[in-house]
Amino acid sequence: MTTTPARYTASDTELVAAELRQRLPAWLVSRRWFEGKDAALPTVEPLLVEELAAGDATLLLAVVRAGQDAWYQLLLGLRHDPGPLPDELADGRIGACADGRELYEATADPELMGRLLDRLATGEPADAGADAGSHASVRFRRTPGAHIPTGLPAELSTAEQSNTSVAFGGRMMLKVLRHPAPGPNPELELLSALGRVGGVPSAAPLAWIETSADLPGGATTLGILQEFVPNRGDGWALAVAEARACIVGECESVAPLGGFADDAHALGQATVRVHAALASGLGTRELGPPEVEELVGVLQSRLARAVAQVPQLSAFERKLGDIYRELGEVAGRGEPLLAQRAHGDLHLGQVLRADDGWVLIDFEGEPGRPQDERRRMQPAIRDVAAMLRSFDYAAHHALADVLGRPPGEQSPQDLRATRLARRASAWAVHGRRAFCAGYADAGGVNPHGRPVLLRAFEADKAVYEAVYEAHSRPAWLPIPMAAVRRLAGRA
Ligand SMILES: Nc1ncnc2c1ncn2[C@@H]1O[C@H](COP(=O)(O)OP(=O)(O)O)[C@@H](O)[C@H]1O
Ligand SMILES: O=P(O)(O)O[C@H]1O[C@H](CO)[C@@H](O[C@H]2O[C@H](CO)[C@@H](O)[C@H](O)[C@H]2O)[C@H](O)[C@H]1O
Repeated sequence: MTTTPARYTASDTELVAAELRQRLPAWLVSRRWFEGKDAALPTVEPLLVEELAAGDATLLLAVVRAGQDAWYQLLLGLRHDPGPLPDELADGRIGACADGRELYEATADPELMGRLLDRLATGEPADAGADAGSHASVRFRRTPGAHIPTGLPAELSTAEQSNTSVAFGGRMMLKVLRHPAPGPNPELELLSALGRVGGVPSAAPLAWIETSADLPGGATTLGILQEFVPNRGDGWALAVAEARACIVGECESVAPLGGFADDAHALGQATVRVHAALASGLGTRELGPPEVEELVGVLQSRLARAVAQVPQLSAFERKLGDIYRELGEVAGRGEPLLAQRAHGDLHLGQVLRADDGWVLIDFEGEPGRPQDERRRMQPAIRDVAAMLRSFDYAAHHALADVLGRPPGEQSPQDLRATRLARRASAWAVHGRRAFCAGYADAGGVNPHGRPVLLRAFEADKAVYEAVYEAHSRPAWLPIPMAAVRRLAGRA
């Protein structure tokens, strides 16, 4: 990323920029969404600071560069009233400014989030053209025809996530993108396309925040307001509970195989509806031999990068390479290989159980990949492979919970653990089959009819997961490593 001179728009913003330079390094590293926790404290350079609303408390938006090339977005509050911050804001406190006012992260401030909602509700319709409205650096855009009620209570989400979300009265959800990247945002692109096609199990995008004035690389999406999907929980929580019941032998249906099979089938159906809508809204392309070769090259280079980060993968590098080469050999035979825009990081945590079925969320793609890579057209079976991996994850997580120890290999001497591990595997196999059956029953290509593709994309996903776990949750690393071993064994 190139360096741009910082630009601020008023005197409060200059004060805040100076405070950010000084105070943000230590504060940033304490945030869940900060990515460089292992390195030394970063230097912080504000790239954009703009006031969005003034009053007793002021709301500002900032984008800062931390270290060499990582960007982070902050919504900031500046309180004029004296005294300590209320409890709910204290966790986001950045510090007292030179003039005594308190500077803090504002996503937990219902009052300021309410004012942000007002700005979203009065944004320019997206079809009014890029230069419509004010010449401020930060622009508010609305999906044409979207109704955005205001005055709803704002509540910071406590979900484990890579961004930060604020719910408004259980009707709308604003995702504040913590790592803004220049260029079209994949989630906004895909949700908008799905909204245009209509009748798809996804949340409609209502409005968004963007900037183009100060950051290199053109328009940059900073936040997305979407419909809130009332739900009974995400697929992960439901699947793990069902897997656990089967492992301990309390399955309501045929133990140890039942539990979640109907849900998995419905999930396959919801997934193919989303794939069909993305194909009709954003097109498909047949991959010719050079593109298939390029795809194999991408898989190989991802593997090489992953091995450099997770040395345990090196023992499987040759076999995994064979799996990718096999994809190159068979991809052109028989049915053509179609590429299209897809979810990109589909897993059980990305689906919500609404009253009328599953709804897919979080279309941003894999957070660990550059944005242009996430926006590529790719075989949709990649999402299927990712979801199949998730059944394996849910089973292993539930097994570890039942055994009361972190996921890992079972000793063959431990007969109880071995028996429970078999049940966990059987549950995962059953769920995976039901998901694929649902996908095929609703008009998708039967994933089991393309085993070589499925294996290659499952292997790629397991390798990605190994890197993700090594960095984020080392105790979970055995889950993807067991999959890598199993898949390599079949090469
Ligand atoms: N449209 C929505 N309606 C209701 N809840 C949602 C919606 N979108 C996200 N959520 C909730 O917020 C959590 C985080 O959202 P997600 O899009 O996965 O964020 P991130 O990209 O930061 O990981 C989800 O796990 C889900 O519980
Ligand atoms: O949800 P995110 O977009 O932040 O995705 C990242 O984190 C996920 C974990 O929260 C990670 O998913 C992996 O763990 C899940 C269980 O926690 C499991 O259901 C998935 O199958 C597994 O890939 C995801 O890979 C990562 O990109």
